Amino acid sequence: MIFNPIIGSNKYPYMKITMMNANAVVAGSNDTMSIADFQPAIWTSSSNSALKISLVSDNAIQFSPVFTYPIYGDSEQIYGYQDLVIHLAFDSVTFKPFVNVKYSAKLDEGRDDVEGRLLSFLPKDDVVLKDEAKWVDCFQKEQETYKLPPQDCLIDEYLLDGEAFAVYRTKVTDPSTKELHRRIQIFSLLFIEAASYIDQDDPNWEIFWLFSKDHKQCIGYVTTYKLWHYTGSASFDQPENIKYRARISQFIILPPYQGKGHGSHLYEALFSHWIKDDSVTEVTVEDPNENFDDLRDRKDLQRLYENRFFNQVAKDGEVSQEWIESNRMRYKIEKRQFNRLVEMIMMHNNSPQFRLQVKRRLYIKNYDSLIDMPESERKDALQKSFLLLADDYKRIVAKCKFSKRATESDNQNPCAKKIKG
Ligand SMILES: CC(=O)SCCNC(=O)CCNC(=O)[C@H](O)C(C)(C)COP(=O)(O)OP(=O)(O)OC[C@H]1O[C@@H](n2cnc3c(N)ncnc32)[C@H](O)[C@@H]1OP(=O)(O)O
Repeated sequence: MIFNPIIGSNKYPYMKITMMNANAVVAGSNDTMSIADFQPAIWTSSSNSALKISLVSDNAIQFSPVFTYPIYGDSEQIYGYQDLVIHLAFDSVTFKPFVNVKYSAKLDEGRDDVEGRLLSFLPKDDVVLKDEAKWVDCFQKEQETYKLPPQDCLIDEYLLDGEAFAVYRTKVTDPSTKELHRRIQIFSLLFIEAASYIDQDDPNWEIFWLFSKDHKQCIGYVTTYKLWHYTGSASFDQPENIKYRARISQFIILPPYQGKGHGSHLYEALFSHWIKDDSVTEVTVEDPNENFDDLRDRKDLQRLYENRFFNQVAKDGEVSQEWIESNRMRYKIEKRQFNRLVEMIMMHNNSPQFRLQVKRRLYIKNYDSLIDMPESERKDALQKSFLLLADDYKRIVAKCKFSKRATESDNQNPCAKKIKG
C-alpha cells in the first residue's frame, strides 16, 4: 500500500517562537526573525486549504473540503501556524480515522487548537493520532471481520463499469452501521452547506448506504427522516394507517466517486423504495443545493417520461392545479417540484400554454411583492423571471436522455409498474 501522499516527512524542524520587541529568535535555530515575521497574515492559514482529506485503499486519493466553518469558525481561518497541513485520512472500507497535524512553526500563545477542534467532530477514542503504522495495523485488523449490512437491509443493486454496487437501508440506531456512521458523518459537514450531525439515538432517522459489493467500500450515503403526515381523521384513528413524508436530509457521494452516475442511481433507489412503501405519501428534500437540484430534476423527469406521463400533460389549454395535485400524489413528488416538472414537460412538448402556465405560478408565488407595482413594471418583472426560468429548464431538459422507449422501461422500472398511466 502507498501512503506517502498523506503523511510524507516533515521537512521542517519543530520550532518554538518567542516574541520579542523588534527582533525575535526562533528557538532551536540560529535564525533571527524580522518584525515582518510577526504580521498576523503570516500566521494565518485557510482551513479549507490546510485540511487534506484522504481515502486510502490500494492507493491514497487526496481531496480538499468545501466547508470547514462548522469546525474552524465562520472565517474558515486558523491562526498561529506556518505551513499548516492537517491530514485527515480514512481507510476506504472501515473509515477508521487518522489525524496528523503538521506545520513549520507555531506561536507559543494565542494559536487555535487545530487538532482539538477536529477531534471534537470525530468519534471519541477512535482516532489514531500521528502513528501511521498503528493506524494501518488497526484498520487491516478491522477489515478482516468487516461486513456489509445484513441482506434484509438490501434495497437495490446495480452494475457500473462492470463493478457491482448495492444500496442498503438501516436505522441510524442499527448496530451494523452505527460505528461507520459515527466515523463518516464528518463528510456531511465538510461537503454539505449548513449540515449538522443527526441524533444517533432517534430511530426515525434512516440511512441509505451505497457500497461497492466487491470492495466493501462506502461510496456515499443519504440521511433521511420520516415526518408524520396528517391526512385526515380517518387515518389518524387507525395507527396502522399512519402516513409519512420521507425527507432527504443529507445526500452525499464521496468525492472520488462523484460524476460517474452513482448519485443518480442512489436517488432512484431511494425513490423506488418509497414509491413501493404505502405509508410514504411524498418525498421532500431539505435545503437542496444546485447540484442536487439538477440531479433531482433530471431523474424525476426521466421517471415521468418512463411512466408515459409526458403524453398525459395537456398540450393545449391550462393545466389545472386540481389535475396537477391528483397526479403529483401518485408520483409522491412534492408540490413545487411537481409544478416545475409539469412546466418543463410543457416546454419540451412545445405547448403554447407554457408561458402562461409559468407566469401564473410566478404571479401567485410573488403576489405580495408584485401587487403594488404599476402594471407595466409588473409585466416586465414577470417576463424577466419567465425568461430566466425558461433558460434553466432548457439547460436541464437538454441533459436528459429521453431516448429509452417507455414500453421497454415498463419492465425495468418498479415505479412504472406501481403507477398506472
Ligand atoms: C439535500 C442535500 O443534501 S443537498 C447537498 C447535495 N450533496 C452535495 O453537494 C455533496 C457533494 N456532492 C455530491 O455528493 C455529489 O456530487 C452529488 C450528490 C451532488 C451528485 O452525485 P454524483 O454521483 O456526482 O451525480 P451523478 O454522477 O449521478 O451526476 C452528476 C454529473 O455527472 C454526470 N455523469 C453521470 N454519469 C457519468 C459518467 N459515467 N461519466 C461521466 N459523467 C457522468 C452527470 O451527467 C452529471 O452531469 P452534470 O455535472 O452536468 O450535472
